[in-house]
Amino acid sequence: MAASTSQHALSSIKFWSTSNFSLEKPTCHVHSVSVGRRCPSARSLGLVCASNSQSSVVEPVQLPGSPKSGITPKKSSESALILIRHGESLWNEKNLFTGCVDVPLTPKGVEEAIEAGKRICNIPVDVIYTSSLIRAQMTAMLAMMQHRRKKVPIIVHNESEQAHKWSQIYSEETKKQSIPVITAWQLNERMYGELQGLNKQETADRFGKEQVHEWRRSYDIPPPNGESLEMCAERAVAYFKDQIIPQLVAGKHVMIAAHGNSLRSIIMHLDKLTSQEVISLELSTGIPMLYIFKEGKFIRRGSPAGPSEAGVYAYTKNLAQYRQKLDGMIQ
Ligand SMILES: O=C(O)[C@H](O)COP(=O)(O)O
Repeated sequence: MAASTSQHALSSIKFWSTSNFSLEKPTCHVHSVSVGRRCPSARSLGLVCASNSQSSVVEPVQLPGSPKSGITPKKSSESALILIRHGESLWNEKNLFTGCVDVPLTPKGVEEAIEAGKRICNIPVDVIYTSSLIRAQMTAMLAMMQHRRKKVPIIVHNESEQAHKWSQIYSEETKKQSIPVITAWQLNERMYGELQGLNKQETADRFGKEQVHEWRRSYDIPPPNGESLEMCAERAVAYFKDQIIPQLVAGKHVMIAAHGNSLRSIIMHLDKLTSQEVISLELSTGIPMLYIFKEGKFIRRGSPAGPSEAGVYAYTKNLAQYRQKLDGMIQ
């Protein structure tokens, strides 16, 4: 069921295919390193305190082609991959374990999402993936409202044939001015089991700080009746490989709005973090992180501090050109 829904989703993206924007050779590499507050590991630098805008030195992940998709990688093309954890939710504010409980953003979370949108407003986006939870969807939509290209993000409804049929768009021109938003439960926050709804501080007082830290940050120890990061990775990383990598291989620019732990598992995969290193990986709410996908490799670019930050745009001539094109359209 999930697989066929995903296939539907993929075919609608092909159908919706928008820009063929292709990025060229990098013009320079930035080798400054952003230092996170809590993570001493060089491999997770720039991710802990993701508000730091500097790019990081990262050994690119070597990926095979995409045998399943049958898509031939475009040698000269580069794609942008933006990852963003949702803005602050009402339960983040109350310090409650949330997991798969579907809680909306706070006004501060709304602001964070808008701010994130401003930071990526010059970076191309052809398709958006979000979890099935409202906090990630709100974040994606609010962020895209800030994008200078002004395309309309539209949620793809493939949950039933009728939903698919009833949400069709009958103008090719309108489709070109839209960005498909694919929602996938596989990108949901880890299921926090019997911790969902409990106060994090009170839980630490009751079970001990170490135990709670182990539940929250270890790779393979699940919280009571919940998912470990490893279990969360089994569905989130599988979805990323099956559905999202083929888009990048095809030259599409992708944004993923998801959650602390589903994104930790994806970053662990991209940056080849060990199960020890991932313990220190913390993601702030509402901070976008940029990767460039080129010739099967992911290159981490850190977090753009602002729409015109040189560090991000200096990297590829075509990111800069895309921005110039937007400047031209807006004048
Ligand atoms: O689900 C939650 O409670 C949070 O979104 C993430 O919680 P964590 O910081 O304990 O992983």
